[in-house]
Amino acid sequence: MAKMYYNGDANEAYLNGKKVAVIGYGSQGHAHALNMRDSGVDVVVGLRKGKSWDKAVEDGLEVYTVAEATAKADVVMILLPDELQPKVYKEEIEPNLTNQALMFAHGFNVHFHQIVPPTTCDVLLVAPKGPGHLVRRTYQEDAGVPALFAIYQDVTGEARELALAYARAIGALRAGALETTFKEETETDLFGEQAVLCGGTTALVKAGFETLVEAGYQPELAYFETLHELKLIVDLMYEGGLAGMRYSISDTAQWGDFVTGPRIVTDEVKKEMKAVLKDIQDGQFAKGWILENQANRPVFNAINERENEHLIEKVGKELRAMMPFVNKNRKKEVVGSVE
Ligand SMILES: NC(=O)C1=CN([C@@H]2O[C@H](COP(=O)(O)OP(=O)(O)OC[C@H]3O[C@@H](n4cnc5c(N)ncnc54)[C@H](OP(=O)(O)O)[C@@H]3O)[C@@H](O)[C@H]2O)C=CC1
Ligand SMILES: CC[C@](O)(C(C)=O)C(=O)O
Ligand SMILES: [Mg+2]
Ligand SMILES: [Mg+2]
Repeated sequence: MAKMYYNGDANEAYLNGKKVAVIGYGSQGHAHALNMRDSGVDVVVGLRKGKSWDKAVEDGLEVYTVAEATAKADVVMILLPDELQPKVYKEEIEPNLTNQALMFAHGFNVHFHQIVPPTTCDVLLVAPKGPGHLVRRTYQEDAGVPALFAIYQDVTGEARELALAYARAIGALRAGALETTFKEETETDLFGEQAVLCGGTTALVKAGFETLVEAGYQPELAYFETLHELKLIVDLMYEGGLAGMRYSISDTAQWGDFVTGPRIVTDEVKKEMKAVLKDIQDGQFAKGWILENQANRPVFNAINERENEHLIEKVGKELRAMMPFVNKNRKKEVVGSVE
């Protein structure tokens, strides 16, 4: 088994007397900043004036412009959207770098050379393997989301110590961290979110929902069957793996799982997964995403609009409104929540 790192493997005191600037206060940014603050770390947030700025102030954090926060800090964690990082880095972070450690939660921009850090800085990543809102929520529940860490440049000889202390401070070492490289983190994260966690899952849910509705079944029933219950099933996998989930379902369902699963995720699907991975490894996916942003996202926006109008969203919104317990956390956490 790979070496896993837990709380006892980190030097808790390493961040004492150091200032950490969290740049961005979105999904990951708010979680890192608040978890570190609650772990006793001296944190400041770097932002532009706007919604996030107001929220961070409301949450009791010290907020500065990106340039000011960078200049003040010993450690700079860049938690801006990937597609905006290169510009903000060039204009506001790089000019204020002396010998701060530069950190990321995803290797995309460094791996694909959209950000080229100076040779004088430690460069590392701590990448939680979960959404930022859950990084915060689990921390508050005395739990955590696991993370990967990787060292790209170690000028001071202290980069690993920093990575582990940082991972501990955001609660990740309660769940465990694994050492990787920027290349491995970037390629596997992109593959996971596209093929399984986000793209694969939403496509599967929609195809199941549409199949039932097109066959004349009630949309509300189809929503419960293909989307709502998925969380309950995945919770069992999270707790006990595939076998743990199969323990709780009926033998009829388990037999259907065994014989029908491979009819849905066929060898063809796996072949396509390999093609998706190759596009990621070759930089084709990165190139498409970078160009899409340079063109102001025409394809992204068109698909997003179409997806938001899907019947599953309309039906789901109505049903969730009748189950306030389902999204009570979301309402508190999400700035400008869709519901
Ligand atoms: N989302 C996740 O859970 C995960 C993300 N990651 C990685 O973490 C990083 C951050 O992603 P994520 O948290 O999703 O990002 P978000 O989209 O949630 O970040 C948005 C934040 O960036 C701020 N921002 C945007 N533009 C600027 C600017 N020009 N100057 C200053 N602040 C700006 C926004 O402020 P404003 O309100 O002013 O717009 C907001 O606070 C990425 O590298 C991502 O790959 C890694 C693991 C999981
Ligand atoms: C699964 C999507 C993710 O990689 C994540 C939450 O880990 C992301 O980039 O948001
Ligand atoms: Mg991820
Ligand atoms: Mg990702």
